[in-house]
Amino acid sequence: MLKLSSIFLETSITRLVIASFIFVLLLPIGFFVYSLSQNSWQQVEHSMLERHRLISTSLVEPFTLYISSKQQVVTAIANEVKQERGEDKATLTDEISQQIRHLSTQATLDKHLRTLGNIVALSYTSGTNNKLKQTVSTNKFISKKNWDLDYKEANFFRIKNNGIPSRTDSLSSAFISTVTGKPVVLLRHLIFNNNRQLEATLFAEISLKSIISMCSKISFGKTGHCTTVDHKGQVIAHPNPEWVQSIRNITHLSAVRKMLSGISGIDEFYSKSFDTTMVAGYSAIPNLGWGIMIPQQKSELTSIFDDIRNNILLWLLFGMLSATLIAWKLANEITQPIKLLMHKTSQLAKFQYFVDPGKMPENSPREIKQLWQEFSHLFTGLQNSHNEVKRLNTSLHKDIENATLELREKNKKLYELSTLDYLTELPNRRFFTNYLNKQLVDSAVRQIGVIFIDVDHFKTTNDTLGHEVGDAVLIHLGKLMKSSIRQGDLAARLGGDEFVIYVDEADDEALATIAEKVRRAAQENPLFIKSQNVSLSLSLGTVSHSSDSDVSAKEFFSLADKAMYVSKSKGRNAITHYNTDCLVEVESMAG
Ligand SMILES: Nc1nc2c(ncn2[C@@H]2O[C@H](COP(=O)(O)OP(=O)(O)OP(=O)(O)O)[C@@H](O)[C@H]2O)c(=O)[nH]1
Repeated sequence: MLKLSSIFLETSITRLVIASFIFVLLLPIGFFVYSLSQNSWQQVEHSMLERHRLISTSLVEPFTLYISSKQQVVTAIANEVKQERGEDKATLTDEISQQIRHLSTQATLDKHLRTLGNIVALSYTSGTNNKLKQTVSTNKFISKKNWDLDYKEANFFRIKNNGIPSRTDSLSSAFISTVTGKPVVLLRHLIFNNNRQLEATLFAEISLKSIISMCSKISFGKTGHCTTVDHKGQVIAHPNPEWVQSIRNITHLSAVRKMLSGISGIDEFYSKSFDTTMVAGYSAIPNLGWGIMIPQQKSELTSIFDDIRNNILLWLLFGMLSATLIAWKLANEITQPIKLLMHKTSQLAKFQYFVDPGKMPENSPREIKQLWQEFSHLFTGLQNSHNEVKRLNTSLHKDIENATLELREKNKKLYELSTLDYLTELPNRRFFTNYLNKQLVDSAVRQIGVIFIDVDHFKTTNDTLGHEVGDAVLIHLGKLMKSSIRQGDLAARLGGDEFVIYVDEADDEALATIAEKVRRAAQENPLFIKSQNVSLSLSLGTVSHSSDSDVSAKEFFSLADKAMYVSKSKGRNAITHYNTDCLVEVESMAG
């Protein structure tokens, strides 16, 4: 049970709904079919047989009436004959009068016979069976043998009226009439004299044609029919004319025996003639000793039940198919929007925020509509959040970009501040030292040089013209230096009034030329400031360096510095070259 429920729960909603539908449908129908198979067959069979019995019962009265009407007729004829003959008073010795009586009786009987359709012969006999006096009959074919067998010896049944046996009337078993050659029963009416002694008997051969006709009207299904038997269990009415004609005795059937005992009911028996089991409803006609049976082949009833059962199974199948179809449709109504939501959710999971939940599916269950609504809100919320995040991201990106730019600018500024001289905007000492060190390493196959420059008597300029003019002089000098050097060379301010120039790819001659160019530029370009010319004079020291000597920037500097001091000591406005080959060789270019 647990396993079953887990299978149900793990399966899809569609299967679950279909299974529920079939389960709900099958349970009551299963019960219905089960109880039908258990009880209904007996009930159906019983009610059907009850119907058979009722049909047989409905024939009891007409049959009884038929015979009682004949009784009345025969009684009336008997009374008429009795009156005509007046035998109480007459003497039988008078032959002529006997002859007259005979003729008169014959005429009366003939007269009545002509008017009575269902009485085929009338016979009158005076005296008792043991002591017959005179016999008159309309039956011209009757022989002594027939008379003895059918009239005298016949097995008579005393007709009853409300259960009380009649004193006068009896009914014989069926036999073949010599008049019609058809089955008849004999109604025997005893005629008593005033002393209540049997005086004569009136016999009437009653045709069974009407009984057969009434019985033949009962026909239903394929095998349902009516059978009527006399008090000896002989067939007097049956759909098979042979049975009637041969007056077949069927007392071997239990139902017939029960009827002859005055019992009515329903029964089942095996019929040799049909070679099948028959079921029958039967009714006794106690007043006549007869029985009416309505039999039918059991297989026919069973087939009715089988038809009902097949119909039920067919409807069950149809119901199951319909239920499956309806359940499938219903399940789709439920699952379709869920599947759609799942699809959209998976799109969301893949960060496809542009997904639109779309229009709510119509005819969906209320809960699904609510779910859809909540999902729509969720979608909208997520989309808004996503848009907000996107907007924030963009603005953050811009902020970061701006901050980075600002930082870069500041870094550049810082770098410049750390590497440039604030006044002349020439590279400062630190930058120049690093640069020179780098060039010294890279100059393995080149000759490079440095020019050390110091302004002459700058203190005096400061002191006499002011610090501001001194600054302007320094700026002016920086510009002159920049314009004097070649591309690839680098001028820098070391601090105070000291400057330096790195000369790339320089032999001693080129170095001297550049140094001279700078010295001359300063000399020939005084600074005009505050309505006066401020003349400039420089002391320079140069040094060159070839690849074979290993020297640091600091040492290289100090050599140029030394050369510059030589220029100072020589009276300033001069250039001194420090030659490594001949240690110190001072040379003044100034004239
Ligand atoms: N205006 C100005 N003066 C500075 C600056 N830095 C240093 N000085 C001054 O520059 C002067 C340098 O003088 P010195 O080089 O020692 O002497 P000098 O007068 O040039 O004499 P000699 O070099 O021997 O020719 C000092 O008086 C410093 O105060 C600066 O940035 N601006």
